[in-house]
Amino acid sequence: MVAQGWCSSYIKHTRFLFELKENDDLCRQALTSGSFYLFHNLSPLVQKSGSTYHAPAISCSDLLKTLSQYGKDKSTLEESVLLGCSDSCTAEFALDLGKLEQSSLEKELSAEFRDLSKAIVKTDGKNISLLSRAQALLRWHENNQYCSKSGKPTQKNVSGSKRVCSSNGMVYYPQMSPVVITLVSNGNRCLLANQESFPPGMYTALAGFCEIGETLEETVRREVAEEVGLEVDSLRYYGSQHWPFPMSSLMIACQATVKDDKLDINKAELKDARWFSLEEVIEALQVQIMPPKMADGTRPVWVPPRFAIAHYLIQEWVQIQKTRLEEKINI
Ligand SMILES: NC(=O)c1ccc[n+]([C@@H]2O[C@H](COP(=O)([O-])OP(=O)(O)OC[C@H]3O[C@@H](n4cnc5c(N)ncnc54)[C@H](O)[C@@H]3O)[C@@H](O)[C@H]2O)c1
Ligand SMILES: [Mg+2]
Repeated sequence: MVAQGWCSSYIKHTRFLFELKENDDLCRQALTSGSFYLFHNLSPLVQKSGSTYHAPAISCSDLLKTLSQYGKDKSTLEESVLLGCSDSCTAEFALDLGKLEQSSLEKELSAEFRDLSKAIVKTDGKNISLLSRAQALLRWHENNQYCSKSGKPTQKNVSGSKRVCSSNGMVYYPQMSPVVITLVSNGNRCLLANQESFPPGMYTALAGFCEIGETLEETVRREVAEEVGLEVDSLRYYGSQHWPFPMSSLMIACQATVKDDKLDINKAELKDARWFSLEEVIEALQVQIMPPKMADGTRPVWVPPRFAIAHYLIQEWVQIQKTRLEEKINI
């Protein structure tokens, strides 16, 4: 049994959450003293402060007061999913109140429900990962209410770490799809691509879903060959990010090099792909997102903003190029 308030270190937090995930009684108890991030049909509740959004954490007592206005009681809390815990080990949950009327809820809570894909641009870093995780978990539960084998309902455990089929006991765990995102470089230039579905003018590194049975390295080689007709020569892992759009993905970012740089663009996948010099990439990193059209009717090239791992992957490439140039000058 874990008492609240005693844990402060990362390991203690992790052990606390581990118990909550699997122990229904303990998690039920944590609900009554927890804090809640609210959603309405998968749109998070946010408050505007200046030009940024902040997701308010609602205390259990405030939430119960709000729920009582709609004839709901504490049993509604059990529809929540566990997200994590605060420094003082207050359990944090996400709850979707999509069955209640949106505008009256917004009035009651003095905040608005905003589409995450639009709100994310204006949301601060810590809130982005929290809301992404919350939305992905809530969506997974919404989409997995029936067993794919028996067709019978599945039941969520209290924390939401799994669902179990009521008839055959099959256990379902929240899923995400691994996706590689690769910045290809030929030494002096890097390759950025644009898809039909992207906002106008946005270019980014090549991305693609891993296929069953593939290693990460095989996916990178296949995607680069499929999309731009190049053979990867070397590959280095950079970092990863959970990505909630359109479903839950684990973005695995890599830097890759190629020897040959003649592009054969797969038009079924990409609208355009181009080699960019260091100067061009530095310029693109400085362009605001969704820039207005220029005098000639085109838009300046821009890259994904800071909430996307692609941004940091591109920034790292710039940093490496700058360091190389400095080293050359110093020789
Ligand atoms: N966070 C970032 O920095 C960043 C940057 C670029 C792309 N992305 C994301 O990467 C993802 C993949 O990029 P892409 O669209 O070029 O992939 P892709 O090149 O693999 O092409 C998408 C196609 O792959 C197929 N596919 C295979 N497995 C799939 C699965 N599990 N889910 C959905 N489709 C699947 C579908 O036919 C789909 O149309 C996108 O969801 C995009 O939002 C994130
Ligand atoms: Mg792709």
